[in-house]
Amino acid sequence: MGQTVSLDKTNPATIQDRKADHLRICLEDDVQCHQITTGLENYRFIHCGLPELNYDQVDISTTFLGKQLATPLLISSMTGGTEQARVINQRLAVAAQKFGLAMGVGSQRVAVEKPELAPTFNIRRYAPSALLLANLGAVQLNYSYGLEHCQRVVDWLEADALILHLNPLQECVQTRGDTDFSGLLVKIETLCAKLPVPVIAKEVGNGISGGLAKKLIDIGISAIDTAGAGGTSWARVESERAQDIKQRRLGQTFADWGIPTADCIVSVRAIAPQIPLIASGGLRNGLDVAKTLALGADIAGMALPFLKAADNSEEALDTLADILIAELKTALFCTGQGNLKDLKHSQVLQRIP
Ligand SMILES: NC(=O)C1=CN([C@@H]2O[C@H](COP(=O)(O)OP(=O)(O)OC[C@H]3O[C@@H](n4cnc5c(N)ncnc54)[C@H](OP(=O)(O)O)[C@@H]3O)[C@@H](O)[C@H]2O)C=CC1
Ligand SMILES: Cc1cc2nc3c(=O)[nH]c(=O)nc-3n(C[C@H](O)[C@H](O)[C@H](O)COP(=O)(O)O)c2cc1C
Ligand SMILES: C=C(C)CCOP(=O)(O)OP(=O)(O)O
Ligand SMILES: [Mg+2]
Repeated sequence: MGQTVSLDKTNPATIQDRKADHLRICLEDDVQCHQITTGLENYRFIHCGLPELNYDQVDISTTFLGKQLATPLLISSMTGGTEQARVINQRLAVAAQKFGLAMGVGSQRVAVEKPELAPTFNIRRYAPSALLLANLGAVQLNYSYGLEHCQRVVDWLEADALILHLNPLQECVQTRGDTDFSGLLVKIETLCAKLPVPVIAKEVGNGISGGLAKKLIDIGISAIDTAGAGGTSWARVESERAQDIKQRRLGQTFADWGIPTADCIVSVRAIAPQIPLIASGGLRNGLDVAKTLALGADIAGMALPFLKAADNSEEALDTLADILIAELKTALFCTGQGNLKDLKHSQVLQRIP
């Protein structure tokens, strides 16, 4: 009869299959939130009929964690571990270098468990000067991972920083997910003190509140990525993968759970005016990006739109980047803001009553 299915959740084969499932489901199924939105639709820019600017001189460059970005965009952490993932990572990295974007790779746990898969994350050669972010789940610190594993994944990527993803809901819905999140704050604190690169805390589409951000900043986290609700729903994705009726139902029930992206940005900025802040979760065009930057984020991340374009072709990815840049610059131009600093300190974004 067929192969024995291992129930060992750290089995590298199981992790690699999960990575393949994630790509397939995100590319083929409807994985977005249905009921909950980013909240950005509640904001509108005040149009300026006489910008007193030359569009060609609108400046969207910035610096983030000490590195220059031509565009304040992040290709959010997504993939690695399979041949399809290798191709997608390569295309994304080429685009990151070409357009001056930052880029995260997907969780490198799959390569820690099976080091021969590390080349699927091997993108520094394609993006020599880009801000590149390594990625592991914070919860792995409760499952035998420590400083050494974190240092290893940073070294593989020659990464500028390490993202620790916080994904409690996803792990609840994931078949045999890792759900011991106890005592992690103190372990993250130790890691932040010892790892030579900055550590970023990121959700995966359910959002980080101002209160949680404060705790994370107090223990040494260098930046926050909101990854709020309103975009890709990881409860939905894991529900789709689940064989078990209980896990399927659980994911459906929680498919629209989380803190909307706009609320995350506002509440994190209220408690931490200076913390390097990435807005993400459900951003789908350059106007969404402009709104998050006006709300106080420093850069904005997108996952699903970049994945779909990269899966399509290099040309599709170039087109997406061109459109996003044009949308962002148009929002600045038509609000009379010549650069991102001016946008951030302006009063041109209104909450619709
Ligand atoms: N199933 C899987 O998970 C994986 C499958 N593969 C397969 O193996 C084959 C080889 O993969 P891959 O190594 O990516 O293939 P490439 O043809 O891209 O690389 C071949 C060799 O050239 C080196 N190289 C490639 N590009 C550069 C560059 N820009 N600068 C410097 N050195 C470079 C690589 O070095 P280096 O040794 O440093 O990588 C590698 O040894 C592919 O056909 C792929 O399908 C590869 C990785 C994972
Ligand atoms: C295929 C895919 C794989 C992902 N894998 C990871 C991951 O390994 N680590 C992580 O931190 N986030 C991961 N994410 C989550 C994204 O980084 C992002 O936080 C989330 O999808 C919400 O953004 P979006 O609405 O723009 O897709 C993944 C997203 C996608 C689409
Ligand atoms: C896909 C997302 C959104 C985060 C990572 O999920 P996983 O739970 O599959 O990641 P690892 O355990 O492999 O780190
Ligand atoms: Mg996990």
